[in-house]
Amino acid sequence: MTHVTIVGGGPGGYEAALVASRLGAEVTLIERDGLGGSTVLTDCVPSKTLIATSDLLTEVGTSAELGVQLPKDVRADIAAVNARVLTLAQAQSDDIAKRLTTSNVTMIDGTATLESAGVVTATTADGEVRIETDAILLATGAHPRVSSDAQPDGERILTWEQVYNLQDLPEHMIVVGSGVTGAEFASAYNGLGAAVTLVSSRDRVLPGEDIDAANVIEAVFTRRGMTVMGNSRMASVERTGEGVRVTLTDGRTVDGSHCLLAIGSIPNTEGLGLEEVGVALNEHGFVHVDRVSRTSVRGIYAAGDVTGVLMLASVAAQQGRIAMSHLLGDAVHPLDLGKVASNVFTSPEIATVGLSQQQVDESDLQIDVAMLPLASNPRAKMQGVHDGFVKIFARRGMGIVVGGVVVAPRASELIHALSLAVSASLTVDQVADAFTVYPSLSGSVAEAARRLHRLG
Ligand SMILES: Cc1cc2nc3c(=O)[nH]c(=O)nc-3n(C[C@H](O)[C@H](O)[C@H](O)COP(=O)(O)OP(=O)(O)OC[C@H]3O[C@@H](n4cnc5c(N)ncnc54)[C@H](O)[C@@H]3O)c2cc1C
Ligand SMILES: NC(=O)c1ccc[n+]([C@@H]2O[C@H](COP(=O)([O-])OP(=O)(O)OC[C@H]3O[C@@H](n4cnc5c(N)ncnc54)[C@H](O)[C@@H]3O)[C@@H](O)[C@H]2O)c1
Repeated sequence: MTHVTIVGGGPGGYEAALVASRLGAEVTLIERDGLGGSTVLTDCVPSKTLIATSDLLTEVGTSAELGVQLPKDVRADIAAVNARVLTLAQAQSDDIAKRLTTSNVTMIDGTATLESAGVVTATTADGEVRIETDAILLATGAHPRVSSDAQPDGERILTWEQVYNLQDLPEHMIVVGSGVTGAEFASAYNGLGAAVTLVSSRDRVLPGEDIDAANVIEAVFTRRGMTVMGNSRMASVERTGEGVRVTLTDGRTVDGSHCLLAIGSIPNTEGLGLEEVGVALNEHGFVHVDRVSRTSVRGIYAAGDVTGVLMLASVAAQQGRIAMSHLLGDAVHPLDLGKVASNVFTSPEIATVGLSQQQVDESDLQIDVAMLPLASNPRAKMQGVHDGFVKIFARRGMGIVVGGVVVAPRASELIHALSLAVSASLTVDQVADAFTVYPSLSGSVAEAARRLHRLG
């Protein structure tokens, strides 16, 4: 029986453990902080739970338009919200532990180091455990990047892992970094009723996202009272008695009550023994892998954020599953990033799948694009939804759908039709021909597809 040792219990690690066990391997999983990893305990699950409350309050804010008068001081009890966030995260971690137990995975609560490609050591509360193994999967994730001039104190200068200890809503949250993490937290605290300043080093928010989508989000942020500072790079953050001061590289300062650092992630490679074993890192310090998750050392695989491939829970899980299928001789489909669906949980959300506008603009492919604002959608009007659009990219000729963007409330759900189209290489006509409910926001997905119909 093949023995595989998995380091890290996030989606990259635990999904791999479940697949490996199903394929007949003996599986040991070493995790130092808690099953579910950062995904469940500090990153994805907690932030989306916080955003659920923020979304509710944002919706309440539109009640007058729909004819409902609510008291002006409807607000969240942050201590209760954060307690709920942490309880839900722990419950999900416990569920994962149960699934792994049922699948006969041996779990070790400890910190792993590689001795060689065939030996892993786990340092636990009871001492060291030496594990001889046939293969290793590294799924150690990443941690928040901080700067020596902006040291988190867990009280007012915070990483995204620390915000759930707050007992009160920050009066004025300064979010540094306008990538997906920064934009989501800026949106969340704005929705919860805090004053928010978003410090963006680039000329626009969400530099990695569809430019039309980012423009909608920036316009909504500004309309809802957020201060968005473009071309503004944080140099330092310091405590000022009852608040914080962020100093920018051009000397300007911003004062607030709290500061959240969302300036990227660092892969968890330190102390793993990778250099000694010969596992190659890329120029950004991530573990180099191929499309079936192999590292430079035979028998050692890697999955998830530690590889820096596309830092999403879904991609981490897929890389982990692919690694185990490859190791254990099951059919392998190499990772295909061209079909990944993802979502930015701002209000409204931005969901994307397949080719992006930037890839379309830079490629030689002949692509037709249709973009339809939601404002003309009957359901959107009924629900008081004013912002958002549906965009579809299709190959000229056959009309095969190769990508799409939806900006809307719950875009994460609406994108599935386009994700299915991209995954199954459906044509715009097939998407347009499928019935949609009247009235519904998904009617705009079909209508955008219809606009790409060409006379045969
Ligand atoms: C704020 C935020 C929100 C996000 N929201 C989403 C989202 O909505 N959707 C989405 O798809 N993605 C989201 N992401 C990205 C997603 O969280 C990551 O892509 C995902 O966590 C990667 O999973 P992983 O298994 O690689 O690592 P992790 O989930 O980080 O797990 C790695 C685990 O390895 C453990 N570990 C590390 N070193 C060792 C060692 N030496 N020994 C033992 N254990 C070790 C760590 O303790 C950790 O538990 C978000 C990220 C952030 C920062
Ligand atoms: N909903 C989701 O799926 C979700 C949510 C959060 C994060 N993630 C993933 O995690 C990964 C990391 O995203 P992220 O937003 O944490 O990091 P990021 O690296 O994408 O963004 C960090 C931003 O901070 C800026 N920055 C760095 N130093 C700065 C400074 N001194 N002053 C001002 N700005 C500064 C950078 O220019 C960059 O735009 C992404 O791949 C993302 O997709 C996904």
